[in-house]
Amino acid sequence: MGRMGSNSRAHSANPSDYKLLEEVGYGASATVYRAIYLPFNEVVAVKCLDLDRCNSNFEDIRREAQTMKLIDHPNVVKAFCSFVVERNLWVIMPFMAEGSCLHLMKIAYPDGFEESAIGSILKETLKALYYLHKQGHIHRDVKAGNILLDTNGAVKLADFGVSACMFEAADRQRSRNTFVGTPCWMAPEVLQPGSGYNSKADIWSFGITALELAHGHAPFSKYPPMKVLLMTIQNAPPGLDYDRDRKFSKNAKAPEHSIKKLFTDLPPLWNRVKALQLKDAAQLALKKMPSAEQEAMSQSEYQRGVSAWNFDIEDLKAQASLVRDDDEMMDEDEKFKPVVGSDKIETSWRSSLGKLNENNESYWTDYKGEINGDESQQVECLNKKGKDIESNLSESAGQQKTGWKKNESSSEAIASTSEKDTVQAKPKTLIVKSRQTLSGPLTPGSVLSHSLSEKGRIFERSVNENQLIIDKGKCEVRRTPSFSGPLMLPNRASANSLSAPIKSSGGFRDSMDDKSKSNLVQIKGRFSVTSENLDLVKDIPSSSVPHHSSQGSPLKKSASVGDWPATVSPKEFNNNNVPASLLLPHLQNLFQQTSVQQDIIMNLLSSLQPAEAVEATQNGKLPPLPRSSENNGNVETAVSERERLLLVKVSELQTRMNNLSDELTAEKARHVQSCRRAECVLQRIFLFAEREPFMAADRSKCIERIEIDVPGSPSSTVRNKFPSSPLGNSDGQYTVYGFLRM
Ligand SMILES: Nc1ncnc2c1ncn2[C@@H]1O[C@H](COP(=O)(O)OP(=O)(O)OP(=O)(O)O)[C@@H](O)[C@H]1O
Repeated sequence: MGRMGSNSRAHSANPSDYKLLEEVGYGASATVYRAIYLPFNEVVAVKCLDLDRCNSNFEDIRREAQTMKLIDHPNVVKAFCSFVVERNLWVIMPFMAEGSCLHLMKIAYPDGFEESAIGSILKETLKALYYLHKQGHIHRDVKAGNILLDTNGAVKLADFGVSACMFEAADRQRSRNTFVGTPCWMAPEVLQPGSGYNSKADIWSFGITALELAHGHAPFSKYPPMKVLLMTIQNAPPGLDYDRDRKFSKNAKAPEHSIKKLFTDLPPLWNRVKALQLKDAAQLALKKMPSAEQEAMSQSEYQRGVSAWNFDIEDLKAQASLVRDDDEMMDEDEKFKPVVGSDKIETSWRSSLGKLNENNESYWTDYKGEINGDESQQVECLNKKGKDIESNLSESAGQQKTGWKKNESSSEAIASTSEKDTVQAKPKTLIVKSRQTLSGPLTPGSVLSHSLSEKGRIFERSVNENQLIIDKGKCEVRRTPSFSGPLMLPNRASANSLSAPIKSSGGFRDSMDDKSKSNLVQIKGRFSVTSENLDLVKDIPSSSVPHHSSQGSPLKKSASVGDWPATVSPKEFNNNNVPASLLLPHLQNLFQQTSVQQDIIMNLLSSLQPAEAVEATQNGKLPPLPRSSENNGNVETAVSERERLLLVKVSELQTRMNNLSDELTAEKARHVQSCRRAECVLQRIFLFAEREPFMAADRSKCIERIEIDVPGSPSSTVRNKFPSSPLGNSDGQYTVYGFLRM
């Protein structure tokens, strides 16, 4: 230690000769102050290295001092002298009043300098490197943070904190886990333990520095060190690949004054540094803790230019394998896709990994999406269905709504189970629910005898319910294919009607309010019979009510019977003495209403003509739809026949649908299985790739054939290429092939 350099004006090693002023910079292990060397009244920079924080041992520091002593070049910051002050090493240097290029960019040029300035800076830096290399040194920490600018536009390469004599490289190589430098700027070969490197590593860093000056940050600088490390090894060397980089010309013009232009309007360096510190602190405070920590780590590594990294490479690899290679890498670094090494090699090792990983992810994303999609679709469908039905029933009272709500919740419960279970369990539950909700108890004793058509209608209801269930499976809400349709009764029976109320719109389900539903014992087509009706019906003396044939009974159809005389309650029908004069008008009324309703039904049947019915009619499978009221006598029979055939058709369709849904389920299960198998394979490759990339750098250890056994997988051998991994090594690129046995 002590005086260095060949300056005639030697600087003393006495700390009291130096008056420390403002802090003008800080690194991994040092803080730099502007200072006055009192004897000469000269402004100098004092770099105070905290020996406790320093990774280097005393021997390294001594070596640094020796190195610095040898330096004498206008583009290299030399040290006047160095000495130990308590636990610090003070290095006295010329003060570079405009600080580092990094600081300048951070304060005023976040997107990088203009081309002419970059050209000038690089040219001067290259001179420094040329000099150092000629002297047998490797700088090993070339970056914007170590390129210092003076007010007169001078450019000097600084910081030999990590520089080492080229001739000591062999010693360094021996210490396997020791890396020196900052990952973003480190050449791939420097990252390879035991692979050795030379002055060309500085050229790599120089190239990275050029990009840093052009963009305001180094490539990959936003990633954590481990990731940078992997990307540096696996990716193609970065370049000016952005669209915005087109602004850079190929032949750099280098007007000297361009550098001065950079800082003419800026405040003094120390104020800038202070502002930067405040800005950093404010940014950190704004961010959430985890990312703030990351940012702090990354920034401090970036800004300080980690001087001495002691890599535990195994640990790094392990950690790196945990780093998710997600899409974020694609954003900035998409531009740095590997260079195609030869025409036979389609993509790079890194790209293969990326693809594998992406595939891997997408497999699972698709798979999950599919499952989730199905589930959510089902839930949505069920909910929608429930809601649709709910809205269909919206005119009914809240009690019924509750019934459908229950259905919804049961649907949700189903949807939360596995897909298969959902598919299977859903209809069952819904069958139970819909029957519970819509049918009510059907006791043979309480059900009136049915005509053929009535039976058909009951069957229709049952099929309709089944159809409803199928519809749920298909996730579409359809109206039941009933012949009923909206019933627009112009003249409704009075409120005193004995029958269940007939709604003026919607299907038969719509026509049931809660009360009628709760008492429902039978639904006949569009009409319902409730226990309440039955009570009334039972109360009507058989002698008082004319017994029609089963086909024609208005009561069986719950037809409205018009206004009963206010003075006569239905109970009075128990009384055999009801005068015929009183009863007859009502019976006539009832008869008329029934006729009207029959007409309406027939009109509706004619007007509806479902596609199937038409088609079937055309195919000759169904009897032609009666269109005229003249053949009313045969209409009901014909309609029943049509209904029957249609129902048969519907049930055929239902069976086909069931079969198809079974096939679909099986297909899905197969798909899931193959996804899992593929995922297993990809995982193996990914893990392998994470573990092995370092070996690829060494030609002697180049992996030419990789076989991965995947238990339980088919025996066919599929050749997978893992193309070249451009390592930025002057020796060229290496090709790594992998063979994957699937
Ligand atoms: N001679 C100087 N004149 C003005 N500023 C300087 C001088 N030397 C260093 N600095 C400023 O101090 C900062 C840190 O200095 P330096 O890089 O030497 O510290 P370090 O701890 O060795 O950093 P690194 O992490 O790169 O090893 C520089 O980026 C620069 O901004």
